[in-house]
Amino acid sequence: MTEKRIDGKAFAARLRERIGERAAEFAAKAGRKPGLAVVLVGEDPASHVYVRNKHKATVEAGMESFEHRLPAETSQDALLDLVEQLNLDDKVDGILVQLPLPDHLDEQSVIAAIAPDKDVDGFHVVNAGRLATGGEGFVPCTPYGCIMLLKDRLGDLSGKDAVVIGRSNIVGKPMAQLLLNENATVTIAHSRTKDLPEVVRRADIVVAAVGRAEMVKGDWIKPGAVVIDVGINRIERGEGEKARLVGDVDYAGAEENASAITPVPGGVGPMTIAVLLRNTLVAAHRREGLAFEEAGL
Ligand SMILES: Nc1nc(=O)c2c([nH]1)NC[C@@H]1CN(c3ccc(C(=O)N[C@@H](CCC(=O)O)C(=O)O)cc3)C=[N+]21
Repeated sequence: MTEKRIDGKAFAARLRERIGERAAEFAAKAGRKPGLAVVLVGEDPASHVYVRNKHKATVEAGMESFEHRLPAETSQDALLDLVEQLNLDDKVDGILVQLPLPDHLDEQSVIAAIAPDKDVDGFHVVNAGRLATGGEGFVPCTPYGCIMLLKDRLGDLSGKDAVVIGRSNIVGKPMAQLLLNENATVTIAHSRTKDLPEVVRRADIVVAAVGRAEMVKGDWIKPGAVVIDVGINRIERGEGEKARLVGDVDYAGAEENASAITPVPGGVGPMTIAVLLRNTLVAAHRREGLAFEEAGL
């Protein structure tokens, strides 16, 4: 029998390896490596950890990583100037501006300044619109990674009852779009949803993306459902001790009922980075006018 625990870390490692092979093929044809630029403003420790992990994964996959670390007091104009410079740089296929930005910066206008064909996060309105209307764009990394894990376990998702808890632009909404594209019957639940436990109990697929530690309880899960936990909540421990990471789902409780469930850490998080590399590879092919073979990735 397959294990209940969905090993996102191992799945992502295999995916990154295949991406690495494709990146080498790209480099042989194009005479350059795919390039990803990551912009980090300020000193948020968690953001620094993510950016370091992204850099390492990018280089390991045979891609060029351009890191731009800017001080917390960077002005809106200076950040927009950097984005424009990256838009014009032919070696840069993908641009990621790490969120959240410091309070004095306007995230929406920074995202709007990224060229849509380099927006490997899939956050630009043009890419959100393409996802909603069926065009060729970039899909946000976390939801796409969740779809890959779901299809790996369930195969065809058509006709499945899916409940997405959370309606953010970066996870909940694109997650719902992707599930709809897979012909699932999709409910988006949120803080105003009436009787959330009852709504979740109907679901064959539960995607939790609310950012509240262990909010989804084990007895909300229908027997046999597949549970995808997008939450990464830091529970601080004592002085000098590392924070503990927990998801939005009570793992121990949910595992009893679920047929499959992602852990935190080691579930969705590593998939996000692997899909970022995938999107960068796609961007590189499109920008060079080379065909990208979807099969096998
Ligand atoms: N423009 C932008 N794009 C993003 O994709 C983006 C962002 N901003 N801001 C922050 C969030 C968060 N995010 C994660 C990526 C990997 C892990 C990951 O690999 N997590 C490990 C644990 C890492 C740890 O120990 O902290 C795991 O879940 O196993 C987590 C979170 C990307 N984000």
